[in-house]
Amino acid sequence: RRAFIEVEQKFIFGPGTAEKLTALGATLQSDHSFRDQYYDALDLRLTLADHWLRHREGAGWELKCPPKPRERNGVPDGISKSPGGSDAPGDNHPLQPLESLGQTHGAVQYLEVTCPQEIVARVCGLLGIDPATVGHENMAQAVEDLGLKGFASFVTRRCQYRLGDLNVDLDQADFGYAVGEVEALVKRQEDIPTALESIQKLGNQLGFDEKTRIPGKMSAYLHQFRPTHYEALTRLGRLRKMGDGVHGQKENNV
Ligand SMILES: Cc1ncc(C[n+]2csc(CCOP(=O)(O)OP(=O)(O)OP(=O)(O)O)c2C)c(N)n1
Ligand SMILES: [Mg+2]
Repeated sequence: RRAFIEVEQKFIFGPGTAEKLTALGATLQSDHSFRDQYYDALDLRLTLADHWLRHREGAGWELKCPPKPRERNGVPDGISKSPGGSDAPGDNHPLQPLESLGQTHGAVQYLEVTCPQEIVARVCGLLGIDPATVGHENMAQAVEDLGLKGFASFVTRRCQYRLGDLNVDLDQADFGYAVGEVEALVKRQEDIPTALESIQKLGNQLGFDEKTRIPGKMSAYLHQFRPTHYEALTRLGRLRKMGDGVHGQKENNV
């Protein structure tokens, strides 16, 4: 299937969230648990480039990529430096880097790629490897051939609700972190503003505002089990920091 753009906003949920959702007309789609395993090179090249390669029990392989080119040594891609090293005003084509969207919204966007050939091609691009030299029929084999190692593995119990075009996931991770997310999957960039609007509207109805910036499970997991990896990613802004004024909640009844 073609890559989707996932637009999502995370939030803290509590005992009343499920009732609020049902009262708004949301329907419970599923209540099940699954294990996610995430992979990276030993030098963390994928996650440092904000690319997240995952195998999900019951769903298979997926690569989450930033939909816009990321900055390279502090200069957003597409902005060429004049020979003098300073940016000549004429050749600036300012891109809308993802982060500036993050300033007005707590929502983030990622490209979700599930086609094995495209996953291998993108990962090889980051590793400087010719994709033609790597098979993609068997992703587990390709991951091994590329020298990628698992760096995170955890089980999520997810209650998934559907409300119009939005999914609402209420997640409880097996390492004691709970986080909700309102998510829209869109095919085209031009559908993003509408998705953001409906996420913001539902957020207000659920009692959080669009500037809410809650860390995801991965932030909590790495903070707890992989502090060096966590430090490297938060320093680059690839992951939200734990503990800057957010909850340290332990359990949530959904
Ligand atoms: C708010 C925020 N979240 C994640 C990241 C980095 N990141 C991007 S993808 C990614 C991998 C995990 O994505 P996430 O949506 O947190 O997990 P999950 O909800 O289980 O996946 P889903 O079921 O939605 O497919 C990360 C850490 C970030 N920079 N900012
Ligand atoms: Mg998510």
